Amino acid sequence: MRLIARNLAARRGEDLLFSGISLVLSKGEALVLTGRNGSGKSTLLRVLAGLMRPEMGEALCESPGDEPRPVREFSHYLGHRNGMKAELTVAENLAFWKTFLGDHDKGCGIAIEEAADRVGLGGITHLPYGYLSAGQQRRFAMARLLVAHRPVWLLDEPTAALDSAADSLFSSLVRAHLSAGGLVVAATHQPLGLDAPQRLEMKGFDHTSLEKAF
Ligand SMILES: Nc1ncnc2c1ncn2[C@@H]1O[C@H](COP(=O)(O)OP(=O)(O)OP(=O)(O)O)[C@@H](O)[C@H]1O
Repeated sequence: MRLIARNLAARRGEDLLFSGISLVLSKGEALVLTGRNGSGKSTLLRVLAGLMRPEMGEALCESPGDEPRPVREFSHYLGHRNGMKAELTVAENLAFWKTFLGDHDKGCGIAIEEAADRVGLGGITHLPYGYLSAGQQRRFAMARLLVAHRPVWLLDEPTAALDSAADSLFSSLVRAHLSAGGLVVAATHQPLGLDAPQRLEMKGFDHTSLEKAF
């Protein structure tokens, strides 16, 4: 499978935030988005995830013998928010995502307890999600990536506010996903332990001339 984005542009408010972004990612490859705050990393991820309509261009996944389909049909999106209900137990939250997202591309998600073990939190999935610490909540948000198989992981600052143990645990999950032929696009300031990922530096609105006027 390949992820192909052609000539993507996105608008925020009145202005184009970026334009002319094209990229190709093949199985096992990662792209790291860099750039200062407000430069457009989250916006590009949201466009790839199908949460925002691009102003121009398209982002598709291509598999041999199949029609290209939108990236959103093949992707997990882990944004700044965890996407879990505080009142439901961890198991209920993960069961919802497992059913809602389903498996794609002939892969198979793992069982909920196994995913909890993989993020270092086995045995507490009966607790309401809202009872957990911020770091534990983030770890279970990561477990969502494991309970439903999706080949493309779109990650927005996945390890922000995590301790170093959770940081390296998540890096190993990402590396395992890539080794199994997955694709990753991540906005992150952490290295994630990736070997030579592609890099794209987002530049944001060009307000230079505006700033000079003041
Ligand atoms: N709904 C919106 N309407 C108008 N402008 C917006 C909206 N959402 C974001 N923006 C602007 O778009 C720009 C890019 O935001 P974005 O969140 O994509 O940046 P980022 O690179 O992910 O930033 P950070 O590193 O702080 O997370 C910012 O200038 C932001 O103020």
